[in-house]
Amino acid sequence: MSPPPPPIVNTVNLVKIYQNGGVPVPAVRGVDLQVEAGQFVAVMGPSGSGKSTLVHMIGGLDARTSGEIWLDGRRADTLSESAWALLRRQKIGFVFQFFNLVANMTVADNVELPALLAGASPREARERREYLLGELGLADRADAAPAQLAGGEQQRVALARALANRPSLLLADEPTGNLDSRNTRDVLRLLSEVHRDGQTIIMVTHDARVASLADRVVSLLDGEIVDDGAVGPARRRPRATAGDVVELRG
Ligand SMILES: Nc1ncnc2c1ncn2[C@@H]1O[C@H](COP(=O)(O)OP(=O)(O)OP(=O)(O)O)[C@@H](O)[C@H]1O
Repeated sequence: MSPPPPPIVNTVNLVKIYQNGGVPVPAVRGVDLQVEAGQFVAVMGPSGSGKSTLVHMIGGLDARTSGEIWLDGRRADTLSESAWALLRRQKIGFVFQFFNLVANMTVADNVELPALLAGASPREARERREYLLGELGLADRADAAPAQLAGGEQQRVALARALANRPSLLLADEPTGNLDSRNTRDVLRLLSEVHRDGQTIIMVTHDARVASLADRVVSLLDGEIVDDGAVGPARRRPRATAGDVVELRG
């Protein structure tokens, strides 16, 4: 029998200590996290517990202090910056608070570009873009420039762009943070849909409703994983044992 595929993400004793004017600030303190292909993991925890730092390190946007990061069975944290950038472009989609849309390109081009860079044909890239913008209620904004969009619209375009090349891994940091309830619904519907199609997702969220879509909730406290549990349909009822972490809204 062939061995099981490696996890999409595997962190081993991952540590991040920021230096703040010479004072060490431990943000992530020895995280071991394995995420299997196709899983949807919500990362929760109070403000300052290290959620963003963890997800940034997994995406190579923040350097680790120590520990290991493996992506798809390949050691990633020891790669050169350019090799890491290439791996990122091929495998990871990001939705973070800063949207980084290309200002002098239309919305449509912003979304199609990652698919084209990853080798999709122009037609495939266009079809994927039409699907994603349609699902997010942005079909009529395709020809707009990013500067003409409201913040919530830019945020949704960033999600469409992140999904354009069907990355092995979608990393999202509060993807519904600035959205009203209707737009939140559109984003959550799309995330559920791509997850159903096999998309692996790691998503930081403060919102228990958003987390309830995930298969698994990983809770951080002071930079450590303090709870890691399945929230599949069979177990979606809230558990209330003494050891459970209470989610604080930041
Ligand atoms: N660039 C930085 N320099 C110094 N300290 C930092 C830096 N970024 C984060 N920290 C500190 O690291 C810790 C973890 O921060 P992080 O942003 O990862 O937490 P978080 O759980 O994502 O918080 P939030 O929910 O508020 O976004 C905090 O104490 C924070 O102040």
